[in-house]
Amino acid sequence: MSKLIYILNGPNLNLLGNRQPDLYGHETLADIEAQCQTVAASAGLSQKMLQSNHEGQIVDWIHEAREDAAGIIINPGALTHYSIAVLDALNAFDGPVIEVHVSQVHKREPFRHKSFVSLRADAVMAGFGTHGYALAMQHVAHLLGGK
Ligand SMILES: O=C1C[C@@](O)(C(=O)O)C[C@@H](O)[C@@H]1O
Repeated sequence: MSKLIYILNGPNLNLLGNRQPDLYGHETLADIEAQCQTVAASAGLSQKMLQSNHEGQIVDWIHEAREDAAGIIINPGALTHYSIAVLDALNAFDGPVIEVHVSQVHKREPFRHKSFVSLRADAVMAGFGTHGYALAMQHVAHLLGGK
């Protein structure tokens, strides 16, 4: 059976494609899911794309990932900058974790420069636009020793 990768998205990322397109572009989560699917399939991986506006739901999905996922790609949205609960959940997950931000957070407000999730992430993508997710999938495949 192919290894499963969770692609988790936090608050407001359901609005990708409509929300502040100057910062976040015009592509939707469905577009991103399709791009990641192409990369995952060519690496022999499968994926599960999820989005929630609720911190507890993200924590629950990370717990689920402990049971059935080999890796996690996560854009925690604003939770990045304050959620110790998300960090703690990721610390309880054993596989590779890649943190993704569509925008270049380090060029933005100072409160976006701090990431709790980065304390756990094996790699961080920021400023690659929505393409960052597919690049993250490529890197997960590499870390898992795929094609
Ligand atoms: O919601 C988001 C999106 C974001 O994670 C990004 O993808 O660039 C950056 C965060 O600071 C912000 O709160």
